[in-house]
Amino acid sequence: MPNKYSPSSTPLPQVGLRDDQRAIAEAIARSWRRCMVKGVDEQAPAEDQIITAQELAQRLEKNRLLLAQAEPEMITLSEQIAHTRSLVILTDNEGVILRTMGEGVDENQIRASLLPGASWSEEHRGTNAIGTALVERLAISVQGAEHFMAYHHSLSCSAVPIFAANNHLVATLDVSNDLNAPQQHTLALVKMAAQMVENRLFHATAEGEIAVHFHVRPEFIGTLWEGVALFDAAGQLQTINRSGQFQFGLPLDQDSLSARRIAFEDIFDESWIAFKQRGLNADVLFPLHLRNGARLYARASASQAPSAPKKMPPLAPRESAASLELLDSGDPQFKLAITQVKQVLDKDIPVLILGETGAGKELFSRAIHDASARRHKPFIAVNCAALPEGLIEAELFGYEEGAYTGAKRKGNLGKIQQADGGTLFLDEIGDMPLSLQARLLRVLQERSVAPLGGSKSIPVNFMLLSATNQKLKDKVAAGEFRSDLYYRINGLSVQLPALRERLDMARLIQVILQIEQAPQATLSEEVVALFNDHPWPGNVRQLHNVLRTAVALADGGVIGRQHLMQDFLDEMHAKKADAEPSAVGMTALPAASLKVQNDEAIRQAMLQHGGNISAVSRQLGLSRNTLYRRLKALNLS
Ligand SMILES: Nc1ncnc2c1ncn2[C@@H]1O[C@H](COP(=O)(O)OP(=O)(O)OP(=O)(O)O)[C@@H](O)[C@H]1O
Repeated sequence: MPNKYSPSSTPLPQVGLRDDQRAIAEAIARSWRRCMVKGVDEQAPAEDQIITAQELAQRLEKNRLLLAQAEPEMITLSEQIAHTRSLVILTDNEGVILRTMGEGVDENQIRASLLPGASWSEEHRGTNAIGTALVERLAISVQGAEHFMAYHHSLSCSAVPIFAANNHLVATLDVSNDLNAPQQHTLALVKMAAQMVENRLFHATAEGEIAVHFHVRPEFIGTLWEGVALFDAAGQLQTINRSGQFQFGLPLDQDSLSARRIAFEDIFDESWIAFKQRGLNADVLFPLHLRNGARLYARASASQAPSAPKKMPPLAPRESAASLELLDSGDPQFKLAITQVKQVLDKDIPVLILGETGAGKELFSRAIHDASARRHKPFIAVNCAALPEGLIEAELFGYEEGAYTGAKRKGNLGKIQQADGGTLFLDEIGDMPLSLQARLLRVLQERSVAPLGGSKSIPVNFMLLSATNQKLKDKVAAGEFRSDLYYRINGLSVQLPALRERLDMARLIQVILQIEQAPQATLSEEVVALFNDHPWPGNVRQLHNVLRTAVALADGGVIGRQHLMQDFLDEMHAKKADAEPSAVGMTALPAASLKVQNDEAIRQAMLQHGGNISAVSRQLGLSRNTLYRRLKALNLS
C-alpha cells in the first residue's frame, strides 16, 4: 500500500550554513515586500506599540507555563552571552515581549522599546527578527539596516520561533544587542535554548500513553534532537515533537492531528500489536522501519506525560543532579566534604559551606537538604548579597499587616517562617549587614521569629545551611562579622575545592555532558589541553557554561577550540604570556578517557616514563606547569 504521508527517506534535512544564510536573506526580502505592500509606517513611534499593564498581566497569565519553562533556559542563555551586553527576550506568539533578561539595555534599546509589553510584530515594527521569525516560522537574524524601520538600524537581533506540541507556534526567543557588539554564534545559541524550551514544553503538555523515542542515528536518542511520538493504547498518534515530524515527513499542524487519525501502521512498517509485543523497556534500543523502508532506531516506554497540561514537567536532569552521591565525582576534597556532611546529617548541626564562586555551594546545599529527613519540606534560599539592607530584613523576618507602606500592605511571610520544617540556606552570609546579624542570632538562639511590626514571636524549626566565598574569620577579626553568629552558623564547615584544584575534572566533564544530554560528545586533544591549563575563575559554573555552549555549537561532532566561548578564549589569551605551548592535534577523545586529571593516571605515567616530566606531560596532554602543580598536590615532586 502506498504511504499516504510519504515519509522522507532522509530523516533530517541537511542544511548547510550557506543554505541557512540564503534562507534568512530570502525571508528578509519577503518581509520587506510584505511591509511595503501593507504600507507599514516606517516612522510609527515606538510608544504606540506598547500594550497596557492590564493587557500585559493577562498575557503573562495566559503564558504562565511557557514562562516557567523558558525561565531556566533564559538564565543560561544570558550567562552564555554575558560578554556581549545583550538582552534575552521572550515574546508570545504575537510578538509581544513577555520577559527580558540581561543587562544590555542601553539608550538605543530603550528607544526601540525592548521592554515587556512592547509589540515586535511585523505589522507594528516592519522587518525585525521577532516579527519576521513568527511570520516565516524560521530562525532568523536581522542586522542593522536589514530592519525595515530606520530607528532600529543600530540593533542586531536573532530570534527563533518556539513551537509547542503538534507544531503550535507559541513564542519566540530572541537575543538583541547593539550592532557593534560581538555577534559570534548568537543565532546558534538562541536556537539551542529555544529547542530546550520546546522540549520542556513538549514534556509538560504532551498527551499519550506510549512514548516512542527515535532517531536515524542511535546515539541521538536521549538527546535534544531525538524524535518523540506519543500513541494512545490503541496505537493512534496523539502528539509528536518537531524533530519527529521532520523524520516522518509529516506536515502536521495543530488541527491535522485531531482531524486525521494517524495510526502507528500509517507511519511504521510494523503492526501495533507486534510493536507492543517487544515490551516497553526504555533501556532497549531496536531498529524500526518507516513505511518507505528508511531505518530508524527507537526505544519505547510508558509515557510519563502529565494528565493535566498545567502540571510542571518532570525535573530536567540539570535540576535533579543535586544529590550528594551524584555530586561525588571522585575528587578527594569534595568526597571529604560529602562524608563529613553525611556524618552530621539530621543532627541539628548548622553547616557552613566555603568555596569560590561557582564551586557548587548552592547545589551542594540542595543536595544536603535532599539527603536529609527534611527533604519533603521546603528548601528556602536567601542570597544575602543580592538585596539591599532594608529588603533583606523584610525578606528574612517578614512583616505584619500595616508594618510597611510598600506594595504588599497585607503583610508578608518571611523566608525564615517559609523554611519552617525544612531548610534555610543563607547564601553569601558574609554580606549580611551587622544590624541584621544580631536579629538572626536571636532567631537561632530562641528558635522563634518576630515579624516586623508584630508583637508575637512565632516558633520555627529549620536546618540552617550557610555559604560564603569570603574569609569569614578575617571579617570577624575586622569587626565586620559577629563572632557569636560565626560560631552559631559554623557547627561544621566544609571547604569545596576550586575547579583548578580538583582531580576529577574528567569525570565532572562526563557528568556535565550527561546533564546536557550529550553523553556521547567527545573533546579534541586541543580542548583537553586547554581545559587542563585553564585557571577556571568561574569554577564548575564556568565549565558547565563552556561545555553547554560547545555541545550546541559542535552539533554532535567533536568539540574543538572553535566551539569554545569567547570569554574562555579571552581568559586563555590573557594568561598566555606565561603559558607553554602544548603540542596538540585534533584526535577525538571520549570524555571517559580524560584520565589526565586523575592522580592514578599521573602516577602510572610517572612510573612508565621513569619520572621523565616531558614524556609524562606529552602523554597526558598536560603542560609542564600543570603537571608540576599536580605532582606537588600528590606529593610526588
Ligand atoms: N557537581 C556539579 N555537577 C554539575 N554542575 C555543577 C556541579 N557543581 C556546580 N555545577 C554548575 O555550576 C553552577 C553553579 O553552582 P552553584 O550555584 O551551586 O555555585 P555557588 O558556589 O553557589 O556559586 P555562587 O557563590 O556564585 O553563588 C551550577 O548551576 C551548575 O551549572
